[in-house]
Amino acid sequence: MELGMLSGLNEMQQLAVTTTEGSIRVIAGAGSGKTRALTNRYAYLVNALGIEPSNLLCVTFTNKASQEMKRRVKKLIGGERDTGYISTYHGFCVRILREDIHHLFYPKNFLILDTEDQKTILREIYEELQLKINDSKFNRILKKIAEMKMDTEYVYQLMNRENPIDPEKTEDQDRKIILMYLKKQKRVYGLDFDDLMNFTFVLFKEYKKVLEKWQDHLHYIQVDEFQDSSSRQFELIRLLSEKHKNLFVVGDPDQTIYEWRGADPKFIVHFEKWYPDCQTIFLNQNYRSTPEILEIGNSLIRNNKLRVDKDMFTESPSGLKVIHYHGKSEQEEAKWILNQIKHLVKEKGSRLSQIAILYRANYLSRFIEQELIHENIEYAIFGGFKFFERKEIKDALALLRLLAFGDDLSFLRIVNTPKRQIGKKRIQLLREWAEQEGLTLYDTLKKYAQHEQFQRTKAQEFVQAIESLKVKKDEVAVSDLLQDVLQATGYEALIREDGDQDRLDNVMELQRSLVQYEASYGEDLSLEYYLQMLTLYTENDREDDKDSVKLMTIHTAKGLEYPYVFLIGMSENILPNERSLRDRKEYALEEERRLAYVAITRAEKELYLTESEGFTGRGQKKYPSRFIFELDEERCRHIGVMDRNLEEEAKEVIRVARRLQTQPETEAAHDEGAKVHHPVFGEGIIESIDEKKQMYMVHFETMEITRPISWSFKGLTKE
Ligand SMILES: Nc1ncnc2c1ncn2[C@@H]1O[C@H](COP(=O)(O)OP(=O)(O)OP(=O)(O)O)[C@@H](O)[C@H]1O
Ligand SMILES: [Mg+2]
Repeated sequence: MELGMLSGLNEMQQLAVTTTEGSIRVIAGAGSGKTRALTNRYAYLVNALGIEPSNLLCVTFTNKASQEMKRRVKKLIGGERDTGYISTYHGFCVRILREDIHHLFYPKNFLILDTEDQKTILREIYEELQLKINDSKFNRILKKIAEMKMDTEYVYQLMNRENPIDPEKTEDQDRKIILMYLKKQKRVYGLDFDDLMNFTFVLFKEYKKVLEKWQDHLHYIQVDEFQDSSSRQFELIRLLSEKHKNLFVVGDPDQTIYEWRGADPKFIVHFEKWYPDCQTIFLNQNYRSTPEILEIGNSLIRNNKLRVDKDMFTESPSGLKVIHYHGKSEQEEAKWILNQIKHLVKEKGSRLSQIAILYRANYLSRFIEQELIHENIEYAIFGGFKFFERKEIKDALALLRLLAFGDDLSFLRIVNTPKRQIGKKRIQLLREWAEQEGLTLYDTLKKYAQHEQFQRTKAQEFVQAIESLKVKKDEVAVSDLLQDVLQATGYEALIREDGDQDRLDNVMELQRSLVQYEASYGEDLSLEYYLQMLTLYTENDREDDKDSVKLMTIHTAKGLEYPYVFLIGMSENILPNERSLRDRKEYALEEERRLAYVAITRAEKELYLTESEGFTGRGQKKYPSRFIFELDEERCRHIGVMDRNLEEEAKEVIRVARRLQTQPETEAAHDEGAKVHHPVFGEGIIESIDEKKQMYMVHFETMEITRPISWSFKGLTKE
């Protein structure tokens, strides 16, 4: 039996699979079989060691990755086993909180808030304060809220019953909005993505017994894509693995692409700091790509200084050279790609789904999409296609959420769709009554549906429809419930009447995906759990089973592989992006190079790098990316005419940029706490020093401001 899990693995992978006790780290390049080893190790623990899947936590980076892993694991251990602990960090926090959040005085059916929900709450607050509503303000406040949530202090505030949050106490408007937000959030028992982590931490910190229970429970922990774990995520894993100390992590420091969101490769690179007894396993055979693609990737990533070189080899047969295409315009670039795709399909028998088009940022898909539409070629966008953000999908889910949680957010979303004569005035009335009686809006409506104020409305019908479904919500499948609620509330009739086929199709698609989800979930899926998991889904994770070309950003492509890959928009200021160049900081550029490396290493058989002349969205003239010039010339074929001048110009632009970038790092001339003088701001004190950005934070006393001042600014002198 053991052989089943070990066949198809090389010796080092087998070692990784069979070394089950203690802390183990696997460091290896792209396509070397890390994820495969991790998956098989899971099966080995279950089949050969008899470990229960519920004692085995396996953390993946995206929901998509966890679904894929579940599918593979099930093949190895049998379809009936529960694989619920193969999950993302956030997904696992939901598991924990569902079981134990009552300690924090929250119900287990808490609501998970996505960005849309957060904005709905803000909109309400702005209305109450009679402030003008605009999206950029929302984003600024949301950023502030996220900053506050870097710390867990606010969780204690939320839980404090004696001294509840009181927005009235503050004069500062932003602060007031934030406190109102927290209050409203609490009122619907809503947790956003940051809260999921924070609540889990507070739970563990305050209730040692709960922590011990989970530590006890998790005999083995495995983490994929470990190079992109943030310090909080690592902290969580460390806490959970403290008792049994069986921790297995795999990653590739060269593929760290989330530093901007707090990922820190030091946890894998210096793993032994935290786990002095750890074993390290290196995998050095690449199974994914042709030697040409592998070498192109290596030649690029070698330009990064902050890395350890890996010695990778492949036994795959030699393939085509990697192609660099240069077009005279974006249209030409798109046309060429389309021709290539048609060629792959016609001449090489490739299926569309074997082809991926990758790019640095979402907006870059547009020019290629136009051409795909023009040529009538099926395509799907991972990431940009925001299925779950569409109005009708949000409405349908709000109906389900109302059944499950009865929360105000969902209620407000659908109470008057279709029209039930419950407009602003009546909502205001409901709000007042709800406040007085300490009820939710829905419960208030239920209580007063017969009240004269609601006589000429359809309140009664609405409440009846919801109540009749609430009774059976635990008995019927969620997919059936969806159908019932859409009919009973007249929502389906509404979109049918509108004759909007797209919206109808979307709702049907939701229904279909639910049926699929139920089938793959195995046991009975509860409505509450489905809704909680769903909010965790990013748009990136939508399954797509049509035969279509896949378009996605490089970030989304992490961990995936495709026989044919096009990396488009390979221009300076796009990849590397403008900010990394403007920052003039080597580490920012290196993250861009790692992104290009991740993109390149997705390819199995053929790789195309394309770019074209013209201007970027910001009006800069486009030049081929410096990364093109860093590739191994022997493995590369250039197509398209780049006139000599352009090439020279490009090289000059890059030379200048590079000179700026490689200026020797300056040292901080002043220490923290030093008194300094600024020609404009006057006297100040250095509050802190940011080594990475090479900046001081200086507080200027007379002007009562704090400003970041660059180390290289010569005007800042000692007092
Ligand atoms: N020992 C092996 N023999 C044959 N094929 C293998 C072997 N190990 C892995 N593979 C195949 O090689 C490909 C790459 O494997 P995998 O996705 O596990 O790599 P990875 O190291 O996780 O890559 P990435 O860093 O991009 O996530 C997959 O198609 C996998 O099935
Ligand atoms: Mg992988």
